[in-house]
Amino acid sequence: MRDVDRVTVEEVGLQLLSMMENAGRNLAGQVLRRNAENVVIYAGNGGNGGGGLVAARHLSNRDIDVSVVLDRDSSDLDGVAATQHEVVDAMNVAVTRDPAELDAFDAADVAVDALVGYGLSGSLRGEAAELVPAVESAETVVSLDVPSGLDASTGETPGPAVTPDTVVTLALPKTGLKILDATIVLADIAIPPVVYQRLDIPYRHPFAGEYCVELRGG
Ligand SMILES: NC(=O)C1=CN([C@@H]2O[C@H](COP(=O)(O)OP(=O)(O)OC[C@H]3O[C@@H](n4cnc5c(N)ncnc54)[C@H](O)[C@@H]3O)[C@@H](O)[C@H]2O)[C@@H](O)CC1
Ligand SMILES: [K+]
Repeated sequence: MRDVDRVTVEEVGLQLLSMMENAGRNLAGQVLRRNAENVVIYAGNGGNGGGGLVAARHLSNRDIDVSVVLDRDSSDLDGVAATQHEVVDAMNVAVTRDPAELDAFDAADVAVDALVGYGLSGSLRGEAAELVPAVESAETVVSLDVPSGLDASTGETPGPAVTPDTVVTLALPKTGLKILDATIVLADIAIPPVVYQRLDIPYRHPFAGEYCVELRGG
């Protein structure tokens, strides 16, 4: 997946922010399907957190009561996560580090887990690890790409990890998801077939007339 992302950006010229927009919009679409009224997005400082923040924007645009919990101070975000945070902040979406501060916390019917994706290194640590119980306290937990704390390749959880009801995984299903009981939804982030050809990955798109397809029920 890292190679797919690299070839898409460096050789084909599709920007990371475009793929992230597709990721976050598809994620928001999956949340909207659950008729959620009150959503808390847990976001970290990488591509995964950036996708979560895009979803926060789309949900807020649809009048969903959405709040964001970050695993660090917003001034410590950088790159794409900082860019996406700037937008939701300008929209007056509530952003905090402490879920207990949120009026909406107890009422959250969906928690979106966008703390860490395939960039996990070692055991989930620090504030991201401490937020796992808060994420899991929501009625429904939707993880972006892979559950935070789970190794995307092996499925191993060397430390704390989120146990989601649904995973919205991007472009290709990650091998580590095989061990989960969760519903797995594959979302199209608009990677062109030429990328898979260049990497010798046999690929035929599975999306038919949709942008998301359920690969496996929970
Ligand atoms: N790279 C791409 O082209 C795209 C990536 N996307 C998303 O971005 C993710 C990959 O992005 P990144 O490579 O930035 O990585 P991630 O966002 O998966 O992870 C990096 C973040 O996790 C933290 N982290 C890593 N190990 C940790 C640990 N053990 N404990 C606590 N925090 C830890 C890092 O400090 C950093 O904040 C994918 O899973 C996917 O969700 C999508 O947004 C769209 C396109
Ligand atoms: K995640």
